[in-house]
Amino acid sequence: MSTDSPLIIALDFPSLDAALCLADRLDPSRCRLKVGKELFTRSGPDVLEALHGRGFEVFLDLKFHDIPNTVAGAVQAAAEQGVWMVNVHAGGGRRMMEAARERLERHALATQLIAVTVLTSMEAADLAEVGVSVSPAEQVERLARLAQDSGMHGVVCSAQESARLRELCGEAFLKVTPGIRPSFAEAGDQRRILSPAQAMAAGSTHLVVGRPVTQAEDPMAALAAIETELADA
Ligand SMILES: O=c1ccn([C@@H]2O[C@H](COP(=O)(O)O)[C@@H](O)[C@H]2O)c(=O)[nH]1
Repeated sequence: MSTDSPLIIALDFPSLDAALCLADRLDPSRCRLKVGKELFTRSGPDVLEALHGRGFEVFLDLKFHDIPNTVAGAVQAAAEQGVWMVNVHAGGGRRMMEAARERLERHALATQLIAVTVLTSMEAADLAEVGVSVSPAEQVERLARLAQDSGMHGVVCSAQESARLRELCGEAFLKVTPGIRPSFAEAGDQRRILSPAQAMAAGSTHLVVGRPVTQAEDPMAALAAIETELADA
């Protein structure tokens, strides 16, 4: 089932059972689901089959980063399992991203392919330690331009950068933004955060929300509160 909702709920759980327990309380007309490294490493492709069987569109967030041939093969494998979206690290460079996009096109696979710019858990000091001396915003711009030139459908960035990327890359270029924190949630390890309403106003096309929903005492009430915030904005 396809949905108009911008919400993507991150199923960061240590077992397939725990992930499906939450998925069974969610409605595929109200959100998409994200499967990341922890859950996929535990459950493998079974989780994709289970979520697709329940009618959800799935973002497989494995952030591939390797030589072009390896990443192209991994992206093809993900797309052939029917995922709605998959991602690579923009830091893997132009040839890697182009190889991934070309592989999807060669096999007529319609999966959305996006590139991670700068992780939302990183701030300027973290970038400096890995040898990047510009601000997160500048590095995101650089990588988003490269990702667009390399044929990506969009990027993962923080919502703090969405407005600038809307100007730079256009409305249609996807801005998938984790680091979403409603007023009732803690930042945790995230650094570049915005609320759901602020993120949409800034031009995010999709909002990735994990712990504020999955770790809430009442996950359904937390999701409903986010939907109300978006509807009222
Ligand atoms: O830059 C990035 C890229 C990916 N993520 C992922 O999004 C969710 C966010 O979860 P929260 O619990 O809402 O913080 C998580 O799966 C990350 O792996 C990200 O946060 N930042």
